[in-house]
Amino acid sequence: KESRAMKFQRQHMDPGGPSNNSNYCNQMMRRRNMTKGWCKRVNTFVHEPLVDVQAVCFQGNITCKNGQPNCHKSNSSMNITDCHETSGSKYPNCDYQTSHKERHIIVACEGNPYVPVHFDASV
Ligand SMILES: Nc1ncnc2c1ncn2[C@@H]1O[C@H](C(=O)NS(=O)(=O)C[C@H]2[C@@H](O)[C@H](n3ccc(=O)[nH]c3=O)O[C@@H]2CO)[C@@H](O)[C@H]1O
Repeated sequence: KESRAMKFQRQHMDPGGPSNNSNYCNQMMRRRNMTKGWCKRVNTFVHEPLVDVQAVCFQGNITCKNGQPNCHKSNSSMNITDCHETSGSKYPNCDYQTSHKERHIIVACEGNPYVPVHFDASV
């Protein structure tokens, strides 16, 4: 069974990117298995080294959207790509808009080792 830490990496880590091709999200959402059964509506990929994203767990502690106290906001802004499902997207042909941004990320962390398990938002 996939751990929550590994699920976070599958869904949100792409250190190799960013690529400015407008098809990035259509390709990556499929490749990382987020278009099976339904089209995941929103997903962010982070284009920073894994160690830098794992370090966010030890940065600014803030309350998560769901009220849990285990979210952390990155000290510095990071290279990210937001994928948003388009209005014309129809499963199984999931279609996404690709937007490349520089934002602080907010992740939820859990476990021992204390690592990212959920992407909460970017600001
Ligand atoms: N505090 C916590 N501590 C520990 N675990 C916590 C905590 N909170 C949730 N989980 C868990 O995480 C799991 C999960 O998949 N949550 S999810 O809200 O659906 C993820 C959102 C995110 O993937 C994506 N999104 C969203 C915005 C954006 O900018 N970028 C972007 O990518 O959209 C999704 C829906 O919003 C679930 O098992 C839940 O129990």
